[in-house]
Amino acid sequence: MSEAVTHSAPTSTDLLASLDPLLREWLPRQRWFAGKGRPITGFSLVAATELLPSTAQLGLIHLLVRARQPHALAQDTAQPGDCYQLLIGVRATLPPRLAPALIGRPRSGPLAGRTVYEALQDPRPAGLLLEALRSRARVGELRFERDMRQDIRGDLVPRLVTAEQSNSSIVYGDTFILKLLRRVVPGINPDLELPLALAREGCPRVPAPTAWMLADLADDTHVLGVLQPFVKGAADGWELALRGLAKGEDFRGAARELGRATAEVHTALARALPTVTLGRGPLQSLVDGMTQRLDEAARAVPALRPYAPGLHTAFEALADLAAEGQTWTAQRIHGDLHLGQCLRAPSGAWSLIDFEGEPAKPLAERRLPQPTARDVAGMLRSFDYAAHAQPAAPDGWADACRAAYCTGYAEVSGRDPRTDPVLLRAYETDKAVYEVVYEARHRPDWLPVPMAAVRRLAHPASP
Ligand SMILES: Nc1ncnc2c1ncn2[C@@H]1O[C@H](COP(=O)(O)OP(=O)(O)O)[C@@H](O)[C@H]1O
Ligand SMILES: O=P(O)(O)O[C@H]1O[C@H](CO)[C@@H](O[C@H]2O[C@H](CO)[C@@H](O)[C@H](O)[C@H]2O)[C@H](O)[C@H]1O
Repeated sequence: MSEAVTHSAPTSTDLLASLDPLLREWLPRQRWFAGKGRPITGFSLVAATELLPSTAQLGLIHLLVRARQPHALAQDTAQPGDCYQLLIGVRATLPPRLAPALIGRPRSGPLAGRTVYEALQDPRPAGLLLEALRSRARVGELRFERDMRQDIRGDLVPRLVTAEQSNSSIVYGDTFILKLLRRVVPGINPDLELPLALAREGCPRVPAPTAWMLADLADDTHVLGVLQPFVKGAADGWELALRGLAKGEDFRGAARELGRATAEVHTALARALPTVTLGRGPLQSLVDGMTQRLDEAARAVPALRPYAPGLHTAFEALADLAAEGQTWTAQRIHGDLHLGQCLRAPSGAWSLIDFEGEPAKPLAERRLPQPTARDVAGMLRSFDYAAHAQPAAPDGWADACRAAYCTGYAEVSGRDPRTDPVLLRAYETDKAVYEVVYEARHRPDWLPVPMAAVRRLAHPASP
């Protein structure tokens, strides 16, 4: 594979000009494209690296391109639009097996007359990425790094994961999984930072990064991908909960183990990275954020409006405690925890994955220490979702799982999340409000699920 890492990159605006009309059409159709519903008005090249010369029988170009869009998510107006990572294969013609990967045939520029396609679907370019990681290659601005204590075999067969994802993942011979981040941002991505910190702490609940891929650009280093051991035969917590419900199985044991696993991760993160005490000021900012999200959600989703006053009381109660002088500890957390982010190996051991946080939020915000109750609340919401998604769920199933999860959490951390009901209710409310907006936009049929929680949270039972 040495061919992969010997060609440096002619950064070429001609290259982008030749791809521009094809990408305008192809990019919005990708599941991971974050700017759906807004037209792409143009592209700018952030970096281009030729991993295999585009004139060869098989060419491979690594691209970081910024898609300009009106009202893009990026906060920095000096850099409007999101930056995407693309791996572009170049061939004379595509073999039939690669037909679904087609991007198109550029009419002009350096790629005129050739066929370009999504290279991750092609085993050879996918294999080449593994080899670059194995050999700690440097190509142009791309830097491939690895943990030398973990062995990476060179003969593993790649396959692209076809599940609906926010990013793209390749599994290598059921031994490793490489997650390539699609929307990339400058700075340290928690999806690499936190698993590395947990590995240093010896925490076995998160697969330890084996290798990672970076781009050293003028403004900062960008994390492009992370290779980690593949948990063989694993199923995620969402699948397992639904399967268990369909078969009438008791999920409390699994929920309790999951609570223990969450607490192990939190305890290790608190050891590995700084913790802070949140007093009145920071707590008020947190409450202000929750309040603002609720107000925006109520404007966007009319069904929420009658419950808004009741939901506000959840946030006001938290602000009142802070005003009375209560403080909370904040630390690095998962940031987007739900049953789908938990993998259970055939041995029964749980692993947590996907530490990226909520991708739509700015990186700096995602890396802030927060109360662990936020992750706990995310999981509690998920048990509620599972019970609503399965019509055969017996009464009390979600409550029993929620209780078992908190019990497991307390066994390991020494702190039962239920002993801080005001904080937990505020975070559950914040999450349910987020879910109302998410479901109204993406899955209107699911809106009744978070709405049931909204009704409960707006009128909590008296203690
Ligand atoms: N270490 C792993 N072992 C086995 N499967 C994994 C592993 N990491 C991720 N997966 C699978 O890949 C899917 C996507 O991973 P995730 O990190 O959640 O990506 P995304 O951010 O794109 O959603 C997961 O739902 C899971 O099924
Ligand atoms: O896939 P992401 O991690 O980006 O999360 C988004 O989609 C989730 C649904 O796929 C959504 O999660 C909600 O539905 C889940 C069941 O499908 C449930 O387990 C979660 O508890 C619930 O929040 C998530 O909110 C959204 O950000």
